[in-house]
Amino acid sequence: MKSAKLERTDGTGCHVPLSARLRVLLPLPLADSYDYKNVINKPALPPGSFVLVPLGRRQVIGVVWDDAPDPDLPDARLRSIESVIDVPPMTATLRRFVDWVAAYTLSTRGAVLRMAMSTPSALEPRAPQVGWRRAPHPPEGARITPPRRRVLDVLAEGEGRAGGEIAGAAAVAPAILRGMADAGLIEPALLPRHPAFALPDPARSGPALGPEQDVAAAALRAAVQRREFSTTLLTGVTGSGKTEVYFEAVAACLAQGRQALVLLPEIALSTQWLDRFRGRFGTAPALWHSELTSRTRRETWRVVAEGEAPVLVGARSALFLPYPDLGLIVVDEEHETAFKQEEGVVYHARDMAVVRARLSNAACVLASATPSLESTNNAATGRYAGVHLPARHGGAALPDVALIDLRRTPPERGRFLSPPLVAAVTETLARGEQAMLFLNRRGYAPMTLCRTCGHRLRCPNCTAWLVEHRAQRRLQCHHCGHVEAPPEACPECGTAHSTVPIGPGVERVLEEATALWPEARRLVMASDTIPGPAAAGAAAQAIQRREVDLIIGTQIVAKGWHFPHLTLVGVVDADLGLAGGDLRAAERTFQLLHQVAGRAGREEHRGHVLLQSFAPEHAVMQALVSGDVDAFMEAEADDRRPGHWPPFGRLAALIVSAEDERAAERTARDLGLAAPGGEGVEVLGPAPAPLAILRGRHRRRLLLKTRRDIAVQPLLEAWLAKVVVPGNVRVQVDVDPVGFL
Ligand SMILES: Nc1ncnc2c1ncn2[C@@H]1O[C@H](COP(=O)(O)OP(=O)(O)OP(=O)(O)O)[C@@H](O)[C@H]1O
Ligand SMILES: [Zn+2]
Repeated sequence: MKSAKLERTDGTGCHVPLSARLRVLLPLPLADSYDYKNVINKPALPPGSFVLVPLGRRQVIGVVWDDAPDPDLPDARLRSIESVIDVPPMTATLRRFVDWVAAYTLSTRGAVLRMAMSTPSALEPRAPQVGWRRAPHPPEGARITPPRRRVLDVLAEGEGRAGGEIAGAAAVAPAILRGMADAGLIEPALLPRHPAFALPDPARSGPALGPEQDVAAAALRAAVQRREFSTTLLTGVTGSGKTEVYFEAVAACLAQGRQALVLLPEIALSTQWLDRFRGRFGTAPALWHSELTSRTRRETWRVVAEGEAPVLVGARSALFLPYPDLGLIVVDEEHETAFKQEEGVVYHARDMAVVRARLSNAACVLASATPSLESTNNAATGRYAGVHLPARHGGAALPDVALIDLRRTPPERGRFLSPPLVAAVTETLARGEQAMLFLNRRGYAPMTLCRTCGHRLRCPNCTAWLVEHRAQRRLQCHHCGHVEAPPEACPECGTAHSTVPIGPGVERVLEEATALWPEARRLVMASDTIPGPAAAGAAAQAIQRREVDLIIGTQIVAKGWHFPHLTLVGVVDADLGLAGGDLRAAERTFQLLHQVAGRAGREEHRGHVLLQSFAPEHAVMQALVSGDVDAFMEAEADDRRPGHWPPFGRLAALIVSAEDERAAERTARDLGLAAPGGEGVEVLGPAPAPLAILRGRHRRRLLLKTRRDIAVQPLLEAWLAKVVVPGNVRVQVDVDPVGFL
């Protein structure tokens, strides 16, 4: 900047008029946009245009941003735009969204822009498709053989068609087409690009809604039809038909010609959801998640940008796609922590969905049987509208939930299923119904111990035990992915064959189940056994067709599934989520177990749920038995209100990490010394993170806690500006943290 000013007083001045200068934001971790000279297009390119610009010795695609050009920058420093990319410009709504997310999460705008340009190849020119059509003025006297006749008949419509397609339809060899072109009977034609996604039909009739569903659907439809921003919390007991109800909002949005976005926490496993969508709208929606092939990503991005994806279903990153006119955003299972992105730009997709809806004048619907306390509170205070479905669809009863006190009826030594649970599974299987055993832990055993010296096998890179995966004969760290073979001898004391597994994972429950019910057909559902859509679809089908008797699963079985013949759910360790000091431990445990309980008895037979617990008197266990979501959430609110914990106050975490422990320690201490204070502002820490070492980096945490009426961003900015962070230390900002590891 200084040199720019100097040059100017030297008389170098600005010759490129401001009107020919543009600010371009680049998808790189930079907060600012850069000035470029527009020598290509006059008048000026509109903001949002994608442009190729030089940066150092590279070329980068960026987006013309709305920032004002710098009048003091001398011409000599100004470089020219190389070219303009032929895609629809980024809408003002998406540009404001990028700005907003960056400001809220304290990320650079460039890093957020990168999420909105996550598919660079979508910006490359598409090869045009060429086919054939009838020549408008065929030469007189050209020879028309029978094959040629068939080709001309196929092309009678006048529209061009692809060569392969014509040859197939007319049953001719491709050489015939070339001959006909030489004879002037047909000519090359640019083919219209087929829209990748057919228009779902909003007028197709869905299932007849029950009276309560009808009222709820009418409220959501009206919200969409207003064409203005609103947020509605759609709650309802498990199996009440929330999906069918919000499909009506999707239909209303389609009828308006706007796009609808549905965010699902586990899109790759949501095969049943997709079947229902197809049933309702007659066609599949566009999908967006990390497992798409790069070709599909590229096509989908383009098709969305061109406004030809009427409904998109995706994971959180789908919020950053270039919809021209979004009319509805649904966040299903809004309480799920999977909506929080913890790496890079740290953001909560549920909260940002509300922001994107506001910027788009769109309706936002948050759906859950167990809504987060944040959303519950927003509905209670009138910031969100509330719609509730009180009963299961088709008159199905809610399951009855009972506790098994493990202190009174413990499992046999070395076993994990107590006698009452074993008896209940046996009876269920004898009736020909399906049962599910739920344990939110992958692998065989969460810890391995040496019987001789007491040594426990740890990850070399993390503060974490190694988890045994016996089926694959290996030990694995669930934090960094480190894998090693199970040792023959204890690495500490050298005693051979001395290590023993401690505690159960789903594989160990499977082992026990195999011994107890050898004739039952068993299926394990965990992220490593059900890795993607194909496996999930196959599993769901096998269960629906009653080819499975006993399902053993981790949290992936808790979400959204509808298994008509499942009548018993047994929770192997209901206390699992309550350990640790997370402020939301009770809320999360309640949500997860209520959801998994809700898989039982969704059709004609009543469902039963048994929870094995060492603390049956705990408020969470009692709430699960009573099934009273509202009372539980009120008690949670009463716990958090006095201390100004979220949602009655604000939190932001700083996570300091470095390979060198002393460097992390020093920066954490400096941050602690520079911590903001004053009325309604408090800083906790620095303290070693519970995951004190992760991927070889030492970690310290600080937590800023403020009253709700105090914004954390200005405090964080001023705070971070006071501390010099060395290059080998990283400070990650997490506004509204949901994890505290
Ligand atoms: N009006 C209706 N007509 C026919 N079937 C319906 C109707 N409403 C819901 N269903 C069916 O009832 C089952 C439960 O509905 P849905 O999965 O939408 O409930 P949900 O409230 O989302 O449940 P959960 O919160 O447990 O996931 C589904 O199989 C759905 O197709
Ligand atoms: Zn590790």
